[in-house]
Amino acid sequence: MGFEREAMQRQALLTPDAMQAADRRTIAGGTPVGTLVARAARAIFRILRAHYTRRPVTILCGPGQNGEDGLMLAALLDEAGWPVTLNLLDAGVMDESDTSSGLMRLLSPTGTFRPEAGTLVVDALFGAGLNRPIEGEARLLIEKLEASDASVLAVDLPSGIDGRTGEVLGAAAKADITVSFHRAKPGHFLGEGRRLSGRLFIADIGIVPHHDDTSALHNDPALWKQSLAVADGDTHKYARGHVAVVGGPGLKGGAARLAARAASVSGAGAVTYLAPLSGAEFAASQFDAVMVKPLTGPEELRTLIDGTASAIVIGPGMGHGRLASECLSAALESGLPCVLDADALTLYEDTPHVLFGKLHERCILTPHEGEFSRLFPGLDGDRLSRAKKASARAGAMVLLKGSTTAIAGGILPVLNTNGSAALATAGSGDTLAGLIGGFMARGIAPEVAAAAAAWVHAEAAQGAGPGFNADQLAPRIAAVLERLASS
Ligand SMILES: NC(=O)C1=CN([C@@H]2O[C@H](COP(=O)(O)OP(=O)(O)OC[C@H]3O[C@@H](n4cnc5c(N)ncnc54)[C@H](OP(=O)(O)O)[C@@H]3O)[C@@H](O)[C@H]2O)[C@@H](O)CC1
Ligand SMILES: [K+]
Repeated sequence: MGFEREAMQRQALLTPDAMQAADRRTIAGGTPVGTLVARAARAIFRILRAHYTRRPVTILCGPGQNGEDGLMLAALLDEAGWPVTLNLLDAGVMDESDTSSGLMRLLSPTGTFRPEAGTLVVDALFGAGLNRPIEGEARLLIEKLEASDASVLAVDLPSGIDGRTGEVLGAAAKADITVSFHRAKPGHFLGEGRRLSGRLFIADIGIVPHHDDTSALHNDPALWKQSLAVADGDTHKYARGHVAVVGGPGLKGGAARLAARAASVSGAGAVTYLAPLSGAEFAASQFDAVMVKPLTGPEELRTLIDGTASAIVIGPGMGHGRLASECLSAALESGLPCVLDADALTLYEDTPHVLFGKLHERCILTPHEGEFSRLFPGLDGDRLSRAKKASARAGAMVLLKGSTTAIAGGILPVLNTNGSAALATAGSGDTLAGLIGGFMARGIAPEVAAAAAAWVHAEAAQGAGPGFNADQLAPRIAAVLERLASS
């Protein structure tokens, strides 16, 4: 089972170009552009009033339709008795109806813009139509805004953020709230865009959806919750999936044990931890629910593969020796779903093409930034496009970890955005690898397993206090899965 179809439409991320195509399609379908602008302004008005008490509002309007949203909002706020000041970058944005509606009296020269604490500034300078770095007068306004203590509400995107990549073009001011339309844009979650967008609201303004528009999916349980349901009734442990976790020698075993613990709470029926004797003996003293087998060569792993293993997690704490590379080859030759993390990614960092030659479509590589840049040198751009290029190069799925995690190689790339600083802790990535392996062992498709695990893993760290560490993740993952199952 793949992602849930209807949810895919709702969770679509649209680049500004795709958004403009959707806009044109909707207009061609009979909705006048003025109606869309009016709906957009009413949506902003509603969200603005829900979050701010009446206070002075300055609206910065740019030369395009983003500015028109701002003008229309000015009229609504003015009518509702809010004190509004309008700063226009280009007076040409006003047409006859604006001048006759009395908006003229709200105008103030841009040179007088002095954002103050306790006031609200609406940033409607540029949105989807931004096509070059911001300079001159517009940049001055944004820099003043960025340096101020005023509250900021951005229309569509903080002006200066590239909606496709999240990159800052010239300058951009941090918004407390961003109101965008129809669907979120990748730039709301990538690069600086995530921090600068603040709290994101997406308003429905009656744009006609079309699957061709989707460039990526915004991860959400709606996409895969059904796939996580555990079958009721007659079953036995191996039918529910059996994860083989390949660990390393004695003192390095912690990472793989964390992976095994995560696999064991994933809903899979069984987990076997394989490690050289020193690591296996210690692991046996640590585990109750996880089976432990000593590893003297790749044969023990092959026996498990020929037996009941249904997925393999390999790399955390594994080391770089001959045994490690033989086990990695055995794992990949098996054709079983396979998660490669940590040492499995660095074993071949000098000859990545050798590794890529062994991978298949049920392999998921889970690098952090450092591992990624060593395994995929020379890839630049935003996180999403780098993950896509890496996946194409490797011929496998790539999950690039970070506060926004990008997953590429499935039917559509996925951005996971519920990550927090709590996850930046030793052992967190090993836990994620184990959870993905557990889901794949259950027969869940790789792209679904990767997306579900990224979300569940990040959700398990929500609300974590300063004493949080990766040892606490597995029980918290179990609790998240229980909540999902009963919701
Ligand atoms: N899509 C929808 O369904 C709906 C969209 N809606 C709204 O429309 C917005 C998109 O409108 P848009 O296409 O007019 O683009 P927008 O962001 O206003 O900017 C274009 C203008 O800026 C200029 N310009 C660009 N870069 C510049 C720079 N660096 N420095 C200086 N100038 C620069 C560019 O000039 P040019 O390149 O032609 O010289 C052009 O004049 C979208 O964000 C949303 O708010 C809603 O109304 C609801 C329905
Ligand atoms: K804007």
